[in-house]
Amino acid sequence: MFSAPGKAFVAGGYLVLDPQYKAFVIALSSRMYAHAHVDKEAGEYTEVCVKSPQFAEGEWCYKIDLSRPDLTQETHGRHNPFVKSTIDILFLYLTPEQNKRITITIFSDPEYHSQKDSIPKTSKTGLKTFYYHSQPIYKVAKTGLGSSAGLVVCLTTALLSCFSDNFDVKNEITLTRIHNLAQVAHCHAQGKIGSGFDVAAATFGSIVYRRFDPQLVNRVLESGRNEDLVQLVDNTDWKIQHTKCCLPPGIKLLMGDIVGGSETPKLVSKVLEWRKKEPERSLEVWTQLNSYNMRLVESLEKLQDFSKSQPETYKLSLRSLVEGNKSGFSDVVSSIQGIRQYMKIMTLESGAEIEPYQQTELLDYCMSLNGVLGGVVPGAGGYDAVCLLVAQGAIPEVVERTKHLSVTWLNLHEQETGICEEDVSSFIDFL
Ligand SMILES: Nc1ncnc2c1ncn2[C@@H]1O[C@H](COP(=O)(O)OP(=O)(O)O)[C@@H](O)[C@H]1O
Ligand SMILES: C[C@@](O)(CCOP(=O)(O)OP(=O)(O)O)CC(=O)O
Repeated sequence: MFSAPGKAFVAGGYLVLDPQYKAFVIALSSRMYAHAHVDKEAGEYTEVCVKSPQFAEGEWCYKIDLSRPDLTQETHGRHNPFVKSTIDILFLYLTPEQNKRITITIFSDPEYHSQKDSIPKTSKTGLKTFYYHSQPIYKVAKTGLGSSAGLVVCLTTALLSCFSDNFDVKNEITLTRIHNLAQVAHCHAQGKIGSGFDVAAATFGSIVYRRFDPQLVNRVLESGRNEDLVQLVDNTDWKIQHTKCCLPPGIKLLMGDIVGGSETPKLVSKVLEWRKKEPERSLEVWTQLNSYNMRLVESLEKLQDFSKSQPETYKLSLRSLVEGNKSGFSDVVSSIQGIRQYMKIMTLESGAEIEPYQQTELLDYCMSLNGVLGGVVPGAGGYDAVCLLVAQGAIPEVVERTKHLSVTWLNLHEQETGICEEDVSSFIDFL
Protein backbone atom coordinates (compact mmCIF):
# COMPACT_ATOMS: atom_id res chain seq x y z
CA MET A 1 0.00 0.00 0.00
CA PHE A 2 1.32 3.43 -0.97
CA SER A 3 0.28 6.99 -0.22
CA ALA A 4 0.93 10.42 -1.76
CA PRO A 5 0.38 13.83 -0.15
CA GLY A 6 -1.90 16.70 -1.13
CA LYS A 7 -0.34 20.15 -1.64
CA ALA A 8 -0.59 23.79 -0.67
CA PHE A 9 0.95 25.95 -3.38
CA VAL A 10 2.33 28.72 -1.19
CA ALA A 11 4.49 30.79 -3.56
CA GLY A 12 5.19 30.87 -7.28
CA GLY A 13 1.76 30.52 -8.91
CA TYR A 14 1.88 31.59 -12.61
CA LEU A 15 5.64 32.22 -12.46
CA VAL A 16 6.24 28.46 -12.24
CA LEU A 17 4.76 28.02 -15.73
CA ASP A 18 8.04 29.51 -16.97
CA PRO A 19 11.13 27.37 -16.15
CA GLN A 20 13.09 30.55 -15.37
CA TYR A 21 11.25 30.77 -12.05
CA LYS A 22 10.83 28.45 -9.10
CA ALA A 23 7.92 27.78 -6.76
CA PHE A 24 7.47 26.68 -3.15
CA VAL A 25 4.96 23.88 -2.58
CA ILE A 26 4.12 22.39 0.82
CA ALA A 27 3.06 18.74 1.10
CA LEU A 28 0.18 18.02 3.44
CA SER A 29 -0.91 15.44 5.97
CA SER A 30 -4.01 14.76 3.84
CA ARG A 31 -3.05 11.89 1.59
CA MET A 32 -4.30 9.62 -1.19
CA TYR A 33 -3.76 5.85 -0.80
CA ALA A 34 -3.52 2.95 -3.27
CA HIS A 35 -3.54 -0.71 -2.32
CA ALA A 36 -2.58 -3.28 -4.98
CA HIS A 37 -3.60 -6.90 -5.12
CA VAL A 38 -2.45 -9.32 -7.83
CA ASP A 39 -4.54 -12.51 -8.24
CA LYS A 40 -2.71 -15.82 -8.37
CA GLU A 41 -4.67 -16.75 -11.49
CA ALA A 42 -4.86 -14.74 -14.69
CA GLY A 43 -7.15 -15.17 -17.70
CA GLU A 44 -6.86 -14.60 -21.41
CA TYR A 45 -6.55 -10.85 -20.95
CA THR A 46 -4.82 -8.61 -18.49
CA GLU A 47 -7.41 -7.11 -16.19
CA VAL A 48 -6.94 -3.99 -14.12
CA CYS A 49 -9.77 -2.98 -11.84
CA VAL A 50 -9.45 0.32 -9.96
CA LYS A 51 -11.89 0.72 -7.09
CA SER A 52 -12.57 3.95 -5.23
CA PRO A 53 -15.24 2.79 -2.79
CA GLN A 54 -15.74 6.21 -1.17
CA PHE A 55 -17.57 7.37 -4.30
CA ALA A 56 -20.77 6.17 -6.01
CA GLU A 57 -19.97 4.21 -9.20
CA GLY A 58 -16.35 4.23 -8.03
CA GLU A 59 -15.11 1.27 -10.01
CA TRP A 60 -13.33 1.36 -13.36
CA CYS A 61 -12.28 -1.96 -14.92
CA TYR A 62 -10.15 -2.44 -18.00
CA LYS A 63 -9.54 -5.56 -20.07
CA ILE A 64 -6.20 -5.20 -21.79
CA ASP A 65 -5.10 -7.19 -24.80
CA LEU A 66 -1.30 -7.08 -24.42
CA SER A 67 -0.82 -7.16 -28.18
CA ARG A 68 -3.08 -4.08 -28.61
CA PRO A 69 -3.05 -2.12 -25.30
CA ASP A 70 -4.05 1.01 -27.24
CA LEU A 71 -7.55 -0.46 -27.73
CA THR A 72 -8.30 -0.79 -24.00
CA GLN A 73 -11.87 0.09 -22.97
CA GLU A 74 -13.60 0.44 -19.61
CA THR A 75 -15.95 -2.51 -19.23
CA HIS A 76 -18.96 -0.59 -17.76
CA GLY A 77 -18.57 2.34 -20.17
CA ARG A 78 -17.47 4.64 -17.33
CA HIS A 79 -14.92 7.45 -17.64
CA ASN A 80 -12.14 8.38 -15.29
CA PRO A 81 -9.53 10.05 -17.50
CA PHE A 82 -6.88 10.06 -14.77
CA VAL A 83 -7.25 6.33 -14.07
CA LYS A 84 -7.36 5.45 -17.77
CA SER A 85 -4.33 7.57 -18.74
CA THR A 86 -2.26 6.21 -15.85
CA ILE A 87 -2.98 2.64 -16.96
CA ASP A 88 -2.38 3.44 -20.66
CA ILE A 89 0.95 5.14 -19.97
CA LEU A 90 2.11 2.39 -17.65
CA PHE A 91 1.35 -0.36 -20.15
CA LEU A 92 2.97 1.61 -22.96
CA TYR A 93 6.08 1.89 -20.78
CA LEU A 94 6.19 -1.68 -19.43
CA THR A 95 4.89 -3.67 -22.42
CA PRO A 96 4.41 -6.77 -20.21
CA GLU A 97 4.16 -10.14 -21.89
CA GLN A 98 2.24 -12.12 -19.30
CA ASN A 99 -1.34 -11.53 -18.29
CA LYS A 100 -2.18 -10.51 -14.75
CA ARG A 101 -5.38 -9.76 -12.87
CA ILE A 102 -4.82 -6.67 -10.73
CA THR A 103 -7.14 -4.89 -8.31
CA ILE A 104 -6.16 -1.47 -6.97
CA THR A 105 -8.19 0.16 -4.20
CA ILE A 106 -7.97 3.92 -3.73
CA PHE A 107 -8.74 5.92 -0.58
CA SER A 108 -8.50 9.63 0.05
CA ASP A 109 -8.34 11.55 3.30
CA PRO A 110 -11.39 13.65 4.25
CA GLU A 111 -9.94 17.09 3.45
CA TYR A 112 -9.67 16.50 -0.33
CA HIS A 113 -13.41 16.83 -0.86
CA SER A 114 -16.45 18.58 0.56
CA GLN A 115 -18.07 16.35 3.16
CA LYS A 116 -21.60 17.29 2.06
CA ASP A 117 -23.80 14.21 1.44
CA SER A 118 -21.23 11.83 2.86
CA ILE A 119 -20.97 9.41 5.78
CA PRO A 120 -17.79 8.89 7.81
CA LYS A 121 -16.48 5.42 8.53
CA THR A 122 -13.79 4.95 11.17
CA SER A 123 -11.45 1.97 11.55
CA LYS A 124 -11.82 -0.20 14.68
CA THR A 125 -8.59 1.27 16.06
CA GLY A 126 -10.19 4.73 15.77
CA LEU A 127 -7.08 5.95 13.94
CA LYS A 128 -8.38 6.37 10.41
CA THR A 129 -11.59 7.92 9.08
CA PHE A 130 -12.72 8.06 5.45
CA TYR A 131 -15.88 9.74 4.12
CA TYR A 132 -18.21 7.80 1.82
CA HIS A 133 -20.02 10.01 -0.69
CA SER A 134 -23.43 9.40 -2.21
CA GLN A 135 -22.33 11.04 -5.51
CA PRO A 136 -19.84 9.91 -8.18
CA ILE A 137 -16.35 11.43 -7.93
CA TYR A 138 -16.85 13.98 -10.75
CA LYS A 139 -19.85 15.50 -8.92
CA VAL A 140 -18.21 15.91 -5.50
CA ALA A 141 -16.77 19.38 -4.77
CA LYS A 142 -12.98 19.55 -4.32
CA THR A 143 -11.05 21.67 -1.85
CA GLY A 144 -7.98 22.17 -4.09
CA LEU A 145 -5.42 19.82 -2.55
CA GLY A 146 -4.63 18.23 -5.94
CA SER A 147 -6.68 15.05 -5.93
CA SER A 148 -5.85 14.06 -9.50
CA ALA A 149 -2.09 14.40 -8.93
CA GLY A 150 -2.34 12.34 -5.73
CA LEU A 151 -4.37 9.71 -7.53
CA VAL A 152 -2.03 9.48 -10.53
CA VAL A 153 1.12 9.30 -8.39
CA CYS A 154 -0.14 6.60 -6.03
CA LEU A 155 -1.81 4.61 -8.82
CA THR A 156 1.40 4.73 -10.90
CA THR A 157 3.37 3.51 -7.87
CA ALA A 158 0.93 0.73 -6.99
CA LEU A 159 0.86 -0.52 -10.61
CA LEU A 160 4.65 -0.37 -11.01
CA SER A 161 5.00 -2.38 -7.79
CA CYS A 162 2.91 -5.19 -9.35
CA PHE A 163 5.50 -5.59 -12.12
CA SER A 164 8.76 -5.29 -10.15
CA ASP A 165 10.51 -7.62 -7.75
CA ASN A 166 12.02 -5.92 -4.69
CA PHE A 167 10.11 -2.71 -5.39
CA ASP A 168 11.47 0.07 -3.17
CA VAL A 169 9.70 3.40 -3.34
CA LYS A 170 12.61 5.09 -1.49
CA ASN A 171 15.06 4.23 -4.24
CA GLU A 172 16.02 7.43 -6.15
CA ILE A 173 15.79 5.81 -9.59
CA THR A 174 12.36 4.38 -8.79
CA LEU A 175 11.20 7.73 -7.44
CA THR A 176 12.27 9.57 -10.59
CA ARG A 177 10.59 6.89 -12.73
CA ILE A 178 7.33 7.30 -10.77
CA HIS A 179 7.53 11.07 -11.12
CA ASN A 180 8.21 11.02 -14.84
CA LEU A 181 5.51 8.46 -15.63
CA ALA A 182 2.98 10.31 -13.46
CA GLN A 183 3.74 13.65 -15.17
CA VAL A 184 3.16 12.11 -18.61
CA ALA A 185 -0.06 10.38 -17.48
CA HIS A 186 -1.37 13.52 -15.76
CA CYS A 187 -0.72 15.71 -18.83
CA HIS A 188 -2.33 13.08 -21.07
CA ALA A 189 -5.46 12.94 -18.89
CA GLN A 190 -5.77 16.74 -18.67
CA GLY A 191 -5.18 17.20 -22.38
CA LYS A 192 -2.72 19.98 -21.55
CA ILE A 193 0.70 20.45 -20.06
CA GLY A 194 0.64 22.45 -16.83
CA SER A 195 3.69 23.15 -14.70
CA GLY A 196 3.44 19.79 -12.93
CA PHE A 197 4.04 21.24 -9.44
CA ASP A 198 1.19 19.13 -7.98
CA VAL A 199 2.55 15.84 -9.38
CA ALA A 200 6.06 16.77 -8.21
CA ALA A 201 4.83 17.55 -4.67
CA ALA A 202 2.77 14.34 -4.56
CA THR A 203 5.97 12.44 -5.44
CA PHE A 204 8.73 14.33 -3.63
CA GLY A 205 6.84 16.08 -0.80
CA SER A 206 7.51 19.72 0.27
CA ILE A 207 9.77 21.23 -2.37
CA VAL A 208 11.16 24.23 -4.16
CA TYR A 209 10.22 23.26 -7.72
CA ARG A 210 11.31 24.24 -11.21
CA ARG A 211 9.29 22.81 -14.07
CA PHE A 212 10.30 20.74 -17.11
CA ASP A 213 10.20 21.80 -20.76
CA PRO A 214 6.66 20.97 -21.97
CA GLN A 215 8.09 19.84 -25.33
CA LEU A 216 9.60 16.78 -23.61
CA VAL A 217 6.15 15.42 -22.75
CA ASN A 218 4.48 16.74 -25.90
CA ARG A 219 6.83 14.84 -28.16
CA VAL A 220 6.14 11.51 -26.43
CA LEU A 221 2.38 12.02 -26.30
CA GLU A 222 2.41 12.79 -30.02
CA SER A 223 4.58 9.80 -30.96
CA GLY A 224 2.85 7.28 -28.64
CA ARG A 225 5.85 4.93 -29.03
CA ASN A 226 7.22 2.72 -26.26
CA GLU A 227 10.86 3.51 -27.17
CA ASP A 228 10.24 7.26 -26.88
CA LEU A 229 8.47 6.89 -23.55
CA VAL A 230 11.22 4.68 -22.08
CA GLN A 231 13.85 7.12 -23.33
CA LEU A 232 11.99 10.04 -21.74
CA VAL A 233 11.27 8.29 -18.44
CA ASP A 234 14.62 6.60 -17.83
CA ASN A 235 17.26 8.29 -19.97
CA THR A 236 16.41 11.97 -20.26
CA ASP A 237 17.46 14.84 -18.02
CA TRP A 238 14.20 16.74 -17.42
CA LYS A 239 16.20 19.59 -15.82
CA ILE A 240 13.56 19.96 -13.17
CA GLN A 241 14.43 20.99 -9.65
CA HIS A 242 12.83 19.51 -6.56
CA THR A 243 14.82 20.64 -3.56
CA LYS A 244 13.46 19.69 -0.18
CA CYS A 245 12.22 22.64 1.82
CA CYS A 246 9.93 22.78 4.81
CA LEU A 247 8.56 25.02 7.54
CA PRO A 248 10.77 25.66 10.59
CA PRO A 249 9.80 24.04 13.91
CA GLY A 250 6.77 25.55 15.63
CA ILE A 251 5.52 27.26 12.46
CA LYS A 252 2.43 25.60 11.05
CA LEU A 253 0.41 25.90 7.89
CA LEU A 254 -3.29 26.62 8.19
CA MET A 255 -5.31 26.01 5.07
CA GLY A 256 -8.73 27.64 4.86
CA ASP A 257 -11.46 26.56 2.51
CA ILE A 258 -13.55 29.48 1.26
CA VAL A 259 -17.13 29.11 0.16
CA GLY A 260 -16.95 29.84 -3.53
CA GLY A 261 -14.57 28.73 -6.22
CA SER A 262 -12.50 29.80 -9.20
CA GLU A 263 -11.58 28.28 -12.51
CA THR A 264 -7.82 28.01 -12.73
CA PRO A 265 -7.63 27.75 -16.58
CA LYS A 266 -9.60 31.02 -16.99
CA LEU A 267 -7.33 32.84 -14.54
CA VAL A 268 -4.24 31.43 -16.24
CA SER A 269 -5.34 32.47 -19.72
CA LYS A 270 -6.12 36.04 -18.51
CA VAL A 271 -2.72 36.35 -16.85
CA LEU A 272 -0.85 34.96 -19.86
CA GLU A 273 -2.77 37.28 -22.18
CA TRP A 274 -1.73 40.26 -20.06
CA ARG A 275 1.87 39.02 -19.99
CA LYS A 276 1.88 38.93 -23.78
CA LYS A 277 0.26 42.36 -24.12
CA GLU A 278 2.44 44.07 -21.50
CA PRO A 279 5.80 42.29 -21.76
CA GLU A 280 7.86 45.00 -20.08
CA ARG A 281 5.54 45.69 -17.19
CA SER A 282 4.84 42.02 -16.55
CA LEU A 283 8.57 41.22 -16.58
CA GLU A 284 9.02 43.87 -13.91
CA VAL A 285 6.19 42.34 -11.84
CA TRP A 286 7.47 38.77 -12.39
CA THR A 287 10.98 39.81 -11.33
CA GLN A 288 9.83 41.52 -8.14
CA LEU A 289 7.41 38.76 -7.24
CA ASN A 290 10.06 36.13 -7.84
CA SER A 291 12.52 37.90 -5.57
CA TYR A 292 9.93 37.96 -2.75
CA ASN A 293 9.09 34.27 -3.36
CA MET A 294 12.75 33.32 -3.11
CA ARG A 295 13.22 35.59 -0.07
CA LEU A 296 10.42 33.69 1.64
CA VAL A 297 12.14 30.35 0.95
CA GLU A 298 15.50 31.72 2.15
CA SER A 299 14.04 33.20 5.32
CA LEU A 300 12.33 29.89 6.19
CA GLU A 301 15.63 28.09 5.64
CA LYS A 302 17.43 30.61 7.85
CA LEU A 303 14.90 30.06 10.63
CA GLN A 304 15.42 26.32 10.27
CA ASP A 305 19.19 26.82 10.76
CA PHE A 306 18.62 29.24 13.63
CA SER A 307 16.32 26.73 15.41
CA LYS A 308 19.16 24.19 15.26
CA SER A 309 22.09 26.47 16.17
CA GLN A 310 20.31 28.39 18.96
CA PRO A 311 17.33 26.26 20.05
CA GLU A 312 16.68 28.15 23.30
CA THR A 313 16.70 31.60 21.71
CA TYR A 314 14.52 30.28 18.89
CA LYS A 315 11.99 28.94 21.41
CA LEU A 316 11.88 32.33 23.11
CA SER A 317 11.20 34.14 19.83
CA LEU A 318 8.44 31.62 19.03
CA ARG A 319 6.90 32.33 22.41
CA SER A 320 6.93 36.07 21.87
CA LEU A 321 5.51 35.54 18.37
CA VAL A 322 2.46 33.90 19.98
CA GLU A 323 2.11 37.05 22.10
CA GLY A 324 2.20 39.26 19.02
CA ASN A 325 5.88 40.22 18.79
CA LYS A 326 6.83 39.30 15.21
CA SER A 327 10.33 40.88 15.22
CA GLY A 328 12.25 37.56 15.24
CA PHE A 329 10.40 36.62 12.05
CA SER A 330 10.46 39.92 10.20
CA ASP A 331 12.02 38.50 7.00
CA VAL A 332 9.16 36.00 6.60
CA VAL A 333 6.57 38.68 7.38
CA SER A 334 8.00 41.18 4.87
CA SER A 335 8.44 38.53 2.15
CA ILE A 336 4.79 37.54 2.44
CA GLN A 337 3.76 41.20 2.38
CA GLY A 338 5.84 41.65 -0.79
CA ILE A 339 4.29 38.58 -2.41
CA ARG A 340 0.81 39.87 -1.67
CA GLN A 341 1.63 43.35 -2.91
CA TYR A 342 2.69 41.96 -6.30
CA MET A 343 -0.15 39.42 -6.49
CA LYS A 344 -2.47 42.37 -5.99
CA ILE A 345 -0.73 44.30 -8.78
CA MET A 346 -1.18 41.27 -11.04
CA THR A 347 -4.86 41.17 -10.10
CA LEU A 348 -5.46 44.84 -10.86
CA GLU A 349 -3.42 45.02 -14.05
CA SER A 350 -4.36 41.68 -15.66
CA GLY A 351 -8.01 41.70 -14.60
CA ALA A 352 -7.72 38.09 -13.33
CA GLU A 353 -9.22 37.81 -9.84
CA ILE A 354 -6.10 36.36 -8.18
CA GLU A 355 -6.42 38.15 -4.84
CA PRO A 356 -9.96 39.53 -4.99
CA TYR A 357 -11.08 42.17 -2.50
CA GLN A 358 -12.89 39.66 -0.27
CA GLN A 359 -9.66 37.67 0.12
CA THR A 360 -7.64 40.84 0.74
CA GLU A 361 -9.92 41.71 3.65
CA LEU A 362 -9.70 38.23 5.12
CA LEU A 363 -5.90 38.01 4.74
CA ASP A 364 -5.35 41.52 6.16
CA TYR A 365 -7.44 40.59 9.17
CA CYS A 366 -5.60 37.27 9.68
CA MET A 367 -2.24 39.03 9.37
CA SER A 368 -3.22 41.40 12.17
CA LEU A 369 -3.69 38.50 14.62
CA ASN A 370 -1.05 37.44 17.16
CA GLY A 371 1.21 34.64 15.94
CA VAL A 372 0.30 34.97 12.25
CA LEU A 373 3.37 35.50 10.03
CA GLY A 374 1.24 36.05 6.97
CA GLY A 375 -1.15 34.52 4.55
CA VAL A 376 -1.63 34.22 0.80
CA VAL A 377 -4.14 33.02 -1.76
CA PRO A 378 -2.49 29.74 -2.79
CA GLY A 379 -1.78 28.56 -6.35
CA ALA A 380 -3.75 30.42 -8.97
CA GLY A 381 -5.59 32.37 -6.25
CA GLY A 382 -9.21 33.36 -6.57
CA TYR A 383 -12.03 32.45 -4.23
CA ASP A 384 -10.95 28.85 -3.47
CA ALA A 385 -8.76 29.03 -0.40
CA VAL A 386 -6.31 30.95 1.78
CA CYS A 387 -3.28 29.65 3.60
CA LEU A 388 -1.55 31.09 6.63
CA LEU A 389 1.80 30.52 8.32
CA VAL A 390 1.14 30.62 12.06
CA ALA A 391 2.99 29.90 15.32
CA GLN A 392 1.61 26.62 16.60
CA GLY A 393 0.71 28.11 19.99
CA ALA A 394 -1.44 30.80 18.34
CA ILE A 395 -3.65 28.45 16.32
CA PRO A 396 -6.51 28.13 18.84
CA GLU A 397 -6.79 31.92 19.07
CA VAL A 398 -6.69 32.33 15.27
CA VAL A 399 -9.47 29.75 14.93
CA GLU A 400 -11.51 31.49 17.64
CA ARG A 401 -11.07 34.96 16.14
CA THR A 402 -12.02 33.86 12.61
CA LYS A 403 -15.01 31.71 13.44
CA HIS A 404 -17.50 34.41 12.42
CA LEU A 405 -15.90 34.64 8.93
CA SER A 406 -16.58 32.64 5.77
CA VAL A 407 -13.51 30.43 6.12
CA THR A 408 -13.31 26.80 7.28
CA TRP A 409 -9.89 25.71 8.53
CA LEU A 410 -9.07 22.25 7.21
CA ASN A 411 -7.88 19.59 9.60
CA LEU A 412 -4.39 19.22 8.17
CA HIS A 413 -0.79 20.27 8.62
CA GLU A 414 2.46 20.11 6.71
CA GLN A 415 3.80 16.57 6.32
CA GLU A 416 6.88 16.89 4.18
CA THR A 417 7.08 13.25 3.00
CA GLY A 418 6.24 12.47 -0.61
CA ILE A 419 5.09 9.08 -1.88
CA CYS A 420 5.74 6.38 0.70
CA GLU A 421 4.83 2.84 1.65
CA GLU A 422 2.10 2.40 4.25
CA ASP A 423 1.42 -0.35 6.73
CA VAL A 424 -1.65 -2.05 5.28
CA SER A 425 -2.87 -3.22 8.70
CA SER A 426 -4.19 0.31 9.46
CA PHE A 427 -6.47 0.08 6.43
CA ILE A 428 -7.70 -3.49 6.76
CA ASP A 429 -11.21 -2.43 7.94
CA PHE A 430 -11.76 -0.54 4.69
CA LEU A 431 -10.52 -3.14 2.22
N1 LIG B 1 -10.34 9.37 -4.86
C1 LIG B 1 -10.41 9.32 -6.19
N2 LIG B 1 -10.83 8.20 -6.83
C2 LIG B 1 -10.92 8.15 -8.16
N3 LIG B 1 -10.65 9.17 -8.98
C3 LIG B 1 -10.24 10.32 -8.42
C4 LIG B 1 -10.09 10.45 -7.01
N4 LIG B 1 -9.67 11.71 -6.75
C5 LIG B 1 -9.55 12.34 -7.94
N5 LIG B 1 -9.89 11.52 -8.95
C6 LIG B 1 -9.89 11.86 -10.40
O1 LIG B 1 -9.40 13.18 -10.54
C7 LIG B 1 -10.44 14.05 -11.06
C8 LIG B 1 -10.32 15.43 -10.43
O2 LIG B 1 -9.22 16.04 -11.01
P1 LIG B 1 -9.08 17.63 -11.21
O3 LIG B 1 -10.38 18.15 -11.75
O4 LIG B 1 -7.82 17.87 -11.95
O5 LIG B 1 -8.99 18.11 -9.70
P2 LIG B 1 -7.78 18.42 -8.75
O6 LIG B 1 -7.57 19.89 -8.89
O7 LIG B 1 -8.26 18.02 -7.37
O8 LIG B 1 -6.64 17.61 -9.20
C9 LIG B 1 -11.73 13.31 -10.71
O9 LIG B 1 -12.83 13.69 -11.53
C10 LIG B 1 -11.32 11.88 -10.94
O10 LIG B 1 -11.26 11.59 -12.31
C1 LIG C 1 -1.50 29.03 -12.01
C2 LIG C 1 -0.63 27.80 -11.79
O1 LIG C 1 0.72 28.22 -11.70
C3 LIG C 1 -0.95 27.16 -10.46
C4 LIG C 1 -2.32 26.63 -10.24
O2 LIG C 1 -2.38 26.12 -8.94
P1 LIG C 1 -3.68 25.65 -8.21
O3 LIG C 1 -3.24 24.98 -6.94
O4 LIG C 1 -4.61 26.80 -8.03
O5 LIG C 1 -4.21 24.61 -9.26
P2 LIG C 1 -5.50 23.68 -9.33
O6 LIG C 1 -5.49 22.86 -8.07
O7 LIG C 1 -5.25 22.89 -10.56
O8 LIG C 1 -6.67 24.64 -9.43
C5 LIG C 1 -0.82 26.83 -12.95
C6 LIG C 1 0.21 25.70 -12.98
O9 LIG C 1 1.25 25.82 -12.35
O10 LIG C 1 -0.03 24.69 -13.68
